[in-house]
Amino acid sequence: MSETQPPYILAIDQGTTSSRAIVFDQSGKIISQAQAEFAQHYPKDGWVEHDPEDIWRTTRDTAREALETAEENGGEVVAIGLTNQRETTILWDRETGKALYNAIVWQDRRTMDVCTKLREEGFEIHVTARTGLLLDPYFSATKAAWILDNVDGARARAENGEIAFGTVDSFLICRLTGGETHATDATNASRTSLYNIHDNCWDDALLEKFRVPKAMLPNVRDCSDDYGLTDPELFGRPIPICGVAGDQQAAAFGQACFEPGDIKSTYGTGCFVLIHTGDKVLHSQNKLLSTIACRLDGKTTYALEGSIFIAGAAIQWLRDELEIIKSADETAALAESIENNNGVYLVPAFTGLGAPHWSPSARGLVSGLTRSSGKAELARAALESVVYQTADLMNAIARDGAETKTLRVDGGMVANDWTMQFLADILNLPVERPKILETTALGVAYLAGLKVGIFQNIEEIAERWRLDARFQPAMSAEERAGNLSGWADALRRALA
Ligand SMILES: Nc1ncnc2c1ncn2[C@@H]1O[C@H](COP(=O)(O)OP(=O)(O)O)[C@@H](O)[C@H]1O
Ligand SMILES: O=P(O)(O)OC[C@H](O)CO
Repeated sequence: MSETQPPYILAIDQGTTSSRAIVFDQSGKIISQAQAEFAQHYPKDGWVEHDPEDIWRTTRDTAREALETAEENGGEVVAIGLTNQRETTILWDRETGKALYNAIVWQDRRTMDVCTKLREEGFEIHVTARTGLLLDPYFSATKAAWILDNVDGARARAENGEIAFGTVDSFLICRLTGGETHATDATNASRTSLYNIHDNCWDDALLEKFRVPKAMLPNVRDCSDDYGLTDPELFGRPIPICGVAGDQQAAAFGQACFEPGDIKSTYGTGCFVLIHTGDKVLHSQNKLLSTIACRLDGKTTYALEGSIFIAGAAIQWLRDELEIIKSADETAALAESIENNNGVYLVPAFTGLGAPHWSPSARGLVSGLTRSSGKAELARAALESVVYQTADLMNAIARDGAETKTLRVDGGMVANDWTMQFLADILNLPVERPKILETTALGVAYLAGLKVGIFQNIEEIAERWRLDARFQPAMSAEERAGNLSGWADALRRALA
């Protein structure tokens, strides 16, 4: 670290629809940022893929751009944190670094039948006991097995140690370090369905049942740890990668959810609610997931998670498929332009439904259309659907016995004031939006900064959290009940 230049941290946030790089200074202030969207591929109904080279190219280019812009201001990037869309699965050739097949994205449902069969054999109980997860195509294990079974020669080569498996973090760490490091962190490992979250190790019984060879797996490290140095050719010098976490866990860290009961909800492509449960694994009775929140200095903390597959993606659908808006920002004014939803509901089960329903075969629907329904109703229904899905999760959390006093929110969608007010109204709970909405990137910058001594401890990080806006519930109980009952009707139909 130079004596004169202020130390910066580069946070790489590889998300479902875009790759982002943000440089923070030691006070947590954003110095520079770059972002690039990339193509989504839908080869069949329920399939979602990314080209790993798109993931790599956008990550590398945005990281370079943010780093160069930041350093023009005089500081020096001394550490890199990496956070990522979770569960998305890539298999690559250890020798060439080339992927065997496209990345199979977390939203992809192609392994639904495998999951159903394993459930019928009574295997789900073992999966849940060891991993905290459910048997669903969402998680990595069945996706990895699918690639091994569908790419010629892949299984034999994997058993022979020639093939590497990874979630997006592992793939990028490998590329960033010029092939030197094949590692993941405990939070990403906990989303594969192959990792025992009690014993903190890959689970042999699960590997055997899911038919995933152990020789493919990455080494699992702490979230604040040594992941190697970047290839000097990438950024002109080697820089240590020393913070890694799945994006939802990173967001919880950035929101300073460190104590049991602390809760956050992130609204990006999907929506993910995490409630911290301390050093205990709590098993939900209401189909929430138990997952690793963080691992620091070998000490694991846990969370309960509710995962919604489509949140901001419903807004992208209005923009890209229906083409009724040009930009996501237009939706707030459209929603506000009508007094109520006029009975129109959207259930965005485009890739099935996640928590608390876990129905991979459910499909989306719009109900209550009349001749006067127009784009205002559709935009409002899309925004409302995100809120109702959160309400279903919060009910499940309450039934599991957790008491919630406020909800901290983040992610691209929370810039939408109308939606945040509607969220507070429907949940009947204050909703708090922090000043820095990029809490995912901030969280992993904190993790990297802890490792290099820029931040000393989590207490210091908790003190840095700043409120931007608090949305107080203002809707009458009657109106809330009316809205929720309309949603329940629409949901029943989508599930049927
Ligand atoms: N003002 C807005 N109103 C509603 N949705 C928005 C708004 N701005 C962004 N979004 C949605 O938020 C998502 C982007 O959030 P982001 O946190 O960047 O997602 P991800 O990390 O999943 O790529 C997009 O799906 C977009 O449609
Ligand atoms: O890319 P995001 O931000 O929608 O997050 C994706 C999640 O990590 C999937 O579990």
